Amino acid sequence: MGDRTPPLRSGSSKREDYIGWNDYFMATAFLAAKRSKDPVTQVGACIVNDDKRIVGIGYNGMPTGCNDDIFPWKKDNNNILENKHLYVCHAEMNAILNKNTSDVKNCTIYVALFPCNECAKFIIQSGIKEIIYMSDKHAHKVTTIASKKMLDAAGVRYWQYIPKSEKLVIDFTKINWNDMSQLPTSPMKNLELSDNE
Ligand SMILES: O=c1[nH]c(=O)n([C@H]2C[C@H](O)[C@@H](COP(=O)(O)O)O2)cc1CO
Ligand SMILES: [Zn+2]
Repeated sequence: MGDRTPPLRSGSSKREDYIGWNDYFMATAFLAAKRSKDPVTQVGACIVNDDKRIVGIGYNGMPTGCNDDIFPWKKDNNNILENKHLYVCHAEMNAILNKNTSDVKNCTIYVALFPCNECAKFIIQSGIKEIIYMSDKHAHKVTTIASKKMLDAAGVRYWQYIPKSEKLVIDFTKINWNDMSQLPTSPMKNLELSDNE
């Protein structure tokens, strides 16, 4: 019986170019990356639970209390102690530690870059079950190879995300446009009419 019931049709015409969930969460990770002070590589991560709720966001940065105007951002300094890699907290680690739920078990993490071996350990230990990443540009590095070795052993799924379009633009001024109200079929126009009736 249920199979023959025609799909419900609403009178409104829904906007069709809204972004999908994967674009939304990956874009959130990329937006977080914009907070990073790293002059070379900005990474963001966004953790999402089964209900499609964001439960953690992070980006790469110096640990709390370690002044990012004083700690080094260079990576080729002869003085080993003056290189950022010794200090920077990675985006994935920060996203996990920033969680706003008791745990992130069975969650999915959206990341700009494939997680390194240290982040893979955090991901595995926190119970995250899926990684959706944008770039695997360090695939040849031992840190990535070791990462995949651990993720495979632990049964954490990972796959590369191909976004629908290369760019997603946020225009803060758009909210002030009133094009919609000028369209004869726009919901705002309809609202005005029905208010007048
Ligand atoms: O998964 C990651 N997450 C993450 O936050 N990072 C950060 C650490 C550094 O601040 C920066 C990498 O620096 P660089 O590309 O200059 O080596 O990205 C790097 C990776 C990949 O190694
Ligand atoms: Zn890492």
